[in-house]
Amino acid sequence: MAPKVTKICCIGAGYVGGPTCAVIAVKCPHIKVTIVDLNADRIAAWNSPDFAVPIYEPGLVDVVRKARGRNLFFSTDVDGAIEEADLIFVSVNTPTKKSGVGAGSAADLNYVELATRRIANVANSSKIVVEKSTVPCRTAESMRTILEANSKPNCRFDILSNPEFLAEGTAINDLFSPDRVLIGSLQTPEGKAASDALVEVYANWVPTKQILTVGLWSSELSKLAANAMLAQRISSINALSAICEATGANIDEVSHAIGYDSRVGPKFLKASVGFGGSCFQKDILNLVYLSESLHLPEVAAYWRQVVEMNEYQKRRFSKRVVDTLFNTITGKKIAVLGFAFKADTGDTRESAAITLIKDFQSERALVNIYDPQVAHSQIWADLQEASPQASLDSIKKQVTICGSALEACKDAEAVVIATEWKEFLDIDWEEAYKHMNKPAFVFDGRLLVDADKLRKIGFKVTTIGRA
Ligand SMILES: NC(=O)c1ccc[n+]([C@@H]2O[C@H](COP(=O)([O-])OP(=O)(O)OC[C@H]3O[C@@H](n4cnc5c(N)ncnc54)[C@H](O)[C@@H]3O)[C@@H](O)[C@H]2O)c1
Ligand SMILES: O=c1ccn([C@@H]2O[C@H](COP(=O)(O)OP(=O)(O)O[C@H]3O[C@H](CO)[C@@H](O)[C@H](O)[C@H]3O)[C@@H](O)[C@H]2O)c(=O)[nH]1
Repeated sequence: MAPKVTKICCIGAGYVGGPTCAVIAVKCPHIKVTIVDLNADRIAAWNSPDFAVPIYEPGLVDVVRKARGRNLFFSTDVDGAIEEADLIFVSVNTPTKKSGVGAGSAADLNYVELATRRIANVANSSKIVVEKSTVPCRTAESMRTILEANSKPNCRFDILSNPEFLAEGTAINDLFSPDRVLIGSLQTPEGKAASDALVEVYANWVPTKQILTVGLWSSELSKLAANAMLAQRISSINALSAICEATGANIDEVSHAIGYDSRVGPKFLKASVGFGGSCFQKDILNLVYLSESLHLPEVAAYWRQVVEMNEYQKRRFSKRVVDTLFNTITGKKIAVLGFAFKADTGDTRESAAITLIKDFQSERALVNIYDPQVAHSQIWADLQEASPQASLDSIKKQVTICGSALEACKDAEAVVIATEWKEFLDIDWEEAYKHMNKPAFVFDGRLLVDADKLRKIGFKVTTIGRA
């Protein structure tokens, strides 16, 4: 029989742990959910009296408001929450390794291992441990070995894989109405009983036909594969955008025509300045590393090309800006609109804007940045990380963060749209044009603005995927 889940602990109060477990708390008022993190500032923000939660995500505050203090708690008491829980989500970060074996492609599993060891050391009763983080195939086996080697007598641990598919910016809707929930378990009676217990939690709001139960390794691999295939679509359409620019075909028309085939479908075919975010590149590189470790070099090369095409797309875009501005942007002011990796998030991890700005800096341009959500401190931290050899003072001589799009455009030679924020559609472009140096250029990296309308004002407009 499936054990009954009454208390959940989530280790990691980040972009995934926070929203995912807040939604579980709202949908399962009979379950006590405690989200813990070692980062005291993050927990303080989740607990702030005015609901100034640490991540920007539409609809998230309403969810937290409904359940916080009722059956949803945020705490730094990791041990206490582990001890009382019957099910524990491990939702910690799994970034790409920066040094050592597999540097640059393998996942850094240090945080997962530390969380697993903590569970083993603290637990005095049996637990279901759920991998929520995105991990390489067969990580559950390492977790089981660690747990079993360190557990107290009479404690058994069942490990499940339950990868998360939410996308930032639409996380709450994705969690309320997921396309599917994936649960992987060992195909033993105990493994299946643990899986049933988690199915019962999700069944409080997700139709059971959308809850897929599979083997552990399939579940772990499906998460990497899903991201790789989504990113592959973007790299494919971006590769085609280069052909469009050289031939006079229009990438929007091409995507529309391709996506009309029901076998292909219309989503994720929007050409852009390149995909960003904390997941796509990391998870594909993880798949590349896995393929190499399995002595499958052709498979590894196939997936690596998706990331290489993305790098090419970003480089190509920066070069087009320089080429169009008469082969030099030295001393010229460029307004970069958008710094987040996509609209409706304040997350900047792997944002294409960072690469573009670094390229503009190395051409000795002056850069004005405006983003409606990203904290200024985050922008400075990202630019500093992108150019570790430069001091923050020297970066600040070249870069200014502005309070509005119009302010960023003032005295600029060119506007670069790096993120598809809706508010950029409502910019008073006549006003922007008035205060820019002439000729005034717009580079639309997101196929966002009406190029013809801007041309009528006087702008010279360059759009991804158009000649
Ligand atoms: N961001 C997304 O949209 C998304 C979507 C699906 C899956 N994922 C995956 O989910 C995982 C988490 O991603 P994220 O974006 O939420 O990361 P994040 O960096 O926002 O959050 C992770 C949190 O875990 C905390 N942490 C690390 N080790 C800990 C420990 N031992 N004890 C307690 N807390 C600890 C960190 O302090 C941090 O706050 C990653 O594996 C990621 O690939 C992310
Ligand atoms: O047609 C498209 C769609 C997206 N993008 C870009 O691709 C990146 C990623 O976008 P998106 O997938 O919407 O956001 P993420 O939050 O990174 O979500 C992805 O990564 C998550 C973490 O693993 C998964 O859970 C999600 O299912 C998966 O969509 C962003 O830079 C987008 O601007 C495009 O350029 N063109």
